[in-house]
Amino acid sequence: MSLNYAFTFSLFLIILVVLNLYFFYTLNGVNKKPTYFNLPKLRSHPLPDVFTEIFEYLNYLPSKYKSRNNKFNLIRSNLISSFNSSVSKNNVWDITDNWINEASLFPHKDGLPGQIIQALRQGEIALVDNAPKGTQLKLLLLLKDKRKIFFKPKRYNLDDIIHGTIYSGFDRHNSEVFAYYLAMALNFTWVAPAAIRRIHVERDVVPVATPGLKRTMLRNGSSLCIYGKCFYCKSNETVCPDKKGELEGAVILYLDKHFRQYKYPWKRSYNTKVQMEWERNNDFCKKVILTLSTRRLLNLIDVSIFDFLLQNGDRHDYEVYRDKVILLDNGKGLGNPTADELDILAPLYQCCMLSSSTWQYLELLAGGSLTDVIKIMAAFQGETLATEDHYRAVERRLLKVYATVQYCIGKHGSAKVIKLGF
Ligand SMILES: Nc1ncnc2c1ncn2[C@@H]1O[C@H](COP(=O)(O)OP(=O)(O)OP(=O)(O)O)[C@@H](O)[C@H]1O
Ligand SMILES: [Mn+2]
Repeated sequence: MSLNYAFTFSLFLIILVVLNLYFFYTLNGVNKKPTYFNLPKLRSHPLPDVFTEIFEYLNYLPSKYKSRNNKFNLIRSNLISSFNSSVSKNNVWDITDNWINEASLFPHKDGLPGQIIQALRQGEIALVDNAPKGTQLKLLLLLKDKRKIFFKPKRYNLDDIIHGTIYSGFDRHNSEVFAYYLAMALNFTWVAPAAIRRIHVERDVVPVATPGLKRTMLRNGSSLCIYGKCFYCKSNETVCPDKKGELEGAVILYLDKHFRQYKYPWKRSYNTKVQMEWERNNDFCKKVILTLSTRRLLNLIDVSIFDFLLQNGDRHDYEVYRDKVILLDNGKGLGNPTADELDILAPLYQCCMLSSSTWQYLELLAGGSLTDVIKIMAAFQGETLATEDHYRAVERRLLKVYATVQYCIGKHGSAKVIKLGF
């Protein structure tokens, strides 16, 4: 009996050892995963259910959102004629200065946008200084006619892809300019005109540079480079002129008016380990609604659509002038044409409301009309603002905006989602 017991016990021990060995073997195997076993990189947070639902709507999107709408033709020709002006009238800045209009922050019709762009690109520079506002390197140009302009220098080529978080990298100068045209095409007229401009460092900058700017310039071989003055400015992160001695950048009309700044409720934490409340709580909008007027909230939802199309995930503060949000600081868009970070649309899918005028307008832009008109408007300046991949990405994202609105309508009904009178 005791022999039998000893035998059973040793068998049990052997099985235990074998099991242990097997366990450790499989544990090791996890680390020795063969390289061909290529799992997609996991997101730091699981995909929210709302994304899955929106993708369902995307799969069954009505065909009208994939074809052009003839009603857009008139808007299209008005936009084209607004930008098709090769001459700049002398008084364009007078008109701009005295512009008081409920429909737009700056003149946006009758060829005036084209003339403003010409004046931004060609106006003679009287003074160049650092613009220490904000975290990114930018210059302040003062034109001979006293016009103030922000200059955000080119840091990347159009086909460079920014990896990392949605807010990674330097500002993209082309994103600022693309954003202006995108806003015009969307009829979001509370935006500052922006254009591509090349300035010759030795000829246009040095003779009129302030002493402060000169102190933030470094000679690198035969080039005179600038590192500027800003929160993130470092002397080893200069911008240098190209072979022609020119610096390319975005020139953005400076709004020399008093405006108020607010925190964007859906701002990010800028720390991948810290989640903001809006990222955890899909009912976040119920809280926001208590603090903002419907008009302001609808305005911010428009901004989120604009940001999503551009993939600007860096909206942290927003400026308000005459009670409307100004689309300023759009340089963090167009970083990666394969990315569609849907959470930029959180204001839309968490609040599930949209102004009826925005919705009507968005529906007109379907089927390629949006990027088609942006390309035409930009072509008047002979500038390419983005690669074809980026243009295609904007169209793909527009379908996702339609799907998100359909998701909201499916959940709450059109009457609750589409806000009439706004
Ligand atoms: N066109 C403009 N006219 C007047 N003020 C402007 C204009 N553009 C930006 N500003 C002001 O300057 C501030 C800094 O500009 P901007 O946000 O573009 O720079 P940034 O370096 O990207 O800053 P941040 O890192 O904070 O985003 C803005 O918050 C705004 O108050
Ligand atoms: Mn910024």
